[in-house]
Amino acid sequence: MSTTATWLDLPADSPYGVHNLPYGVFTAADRPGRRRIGVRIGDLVLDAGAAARAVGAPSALLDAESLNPLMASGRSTWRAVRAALTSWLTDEAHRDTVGPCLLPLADVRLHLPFEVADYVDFYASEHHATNLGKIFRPGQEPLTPNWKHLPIGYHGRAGTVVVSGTPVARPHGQRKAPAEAAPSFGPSLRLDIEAEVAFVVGTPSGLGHPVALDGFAEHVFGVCLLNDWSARDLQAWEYVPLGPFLGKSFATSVAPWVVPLEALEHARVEPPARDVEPLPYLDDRKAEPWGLDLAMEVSLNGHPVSRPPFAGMYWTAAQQLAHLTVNGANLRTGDLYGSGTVSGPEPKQRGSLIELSWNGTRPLELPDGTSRTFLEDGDEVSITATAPGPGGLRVGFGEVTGRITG
Ligand SMILES: O=C(O)/C=C/C(=O)CC(=O)CC(=O)O
Ligand SMILES: [Ca+2]
Ligand SMILES: [Mg+2]
Repeated sequence: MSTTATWLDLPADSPYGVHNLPYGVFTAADRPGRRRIGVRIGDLVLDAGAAARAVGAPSALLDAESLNPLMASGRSTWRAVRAALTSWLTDEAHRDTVGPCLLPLADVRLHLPFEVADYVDFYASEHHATNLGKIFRPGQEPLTPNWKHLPIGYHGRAGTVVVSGTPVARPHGQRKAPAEAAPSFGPSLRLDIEAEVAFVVGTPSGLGHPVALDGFAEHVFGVCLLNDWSARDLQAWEYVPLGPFLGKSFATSVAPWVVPLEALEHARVEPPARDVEPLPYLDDRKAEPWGLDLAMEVSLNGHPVSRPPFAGMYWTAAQQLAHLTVNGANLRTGDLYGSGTVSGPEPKQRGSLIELSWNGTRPLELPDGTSRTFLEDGDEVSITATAPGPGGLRVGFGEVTGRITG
């Protein structure tokens, strides 16, 4: 089967062709109270449950109000459902039955596509970790001694994960600059972003049963973009010794589209060379490579400010999952884990404003004549990405946006 042939009138180079088929959840005016599973194709959304019923296929997993039942169904079902969707959108015989199940993307409202179980955030870019080490811990070795031995992470707040487009209220909290005698309370004055890629767990695992490196594709359903909003002034005062807490837990935004892992076969690359030999449970030198070549772009008020390259991340998502479960912690459907801020080696590849403005000392000049160190009320941040697909096509990830309200 050709990877591009569809009876739909799509641009040949669409990043949302049948090679992608990301999943989301939407409502539309005809049934505003009913959330439905949607599959993006070009600038249309396929009402997947309606399409299944129209062709007489089993529809229970696609008729749900979130992706969780489909995500829980396991890899062989994910493959079968994806194959069915592909045939509905490519086989001319389905045009008349499936065609009426397509809605313009502009006419639907997109929602958080799955119920988030646990949320974990890692710290896997060596460039980001080195930059933050220099900024937060001047005079010390930027990378902590454990950094190249284990993927560092922290447990975040699942209940404040919101879908793209949700306004982000500036958090209030305690902050104390080193030169100040006592903490003060008020709105964060150093509100920041973190451009990340996130992994969505489908298949659960049992308590006491670690998931090895080669279990990654059995358990991870798909990938979405994530912005880990961060209040740097709250964070700097609170984080010793237990790590990020209120400085990051007020909101984490995710894109409305979950790209199936199966759509990313052409994006897989060898991870960068590691200079420290990992312990066996993290040693992926003989395993299937799970580096992913996503090209990300961060825009502030419509102006591109950074292009972080995901392929250079030191720790892969497979290593992160192995580490997350090596102590026997089980996985639940809907577990979400962020890669950590994606920063490349070049200044214009940094995934946070604290790096781009070097802790506020070098303001970014925007083409609209304004400049920024950290976010101002009314600012809108958007993160997009594409990855290599089959036949020179790109796989699109949609976007994760958010506007700061005071
Ligand atoms: O180095 C620190 O103390 C803090 C680092 C971060 O804030 C980054 C974080 O949340 C993990 C990441 O996104 O890479
Ligand atoms: Ca983060
Ligand atoms: Mg966050």
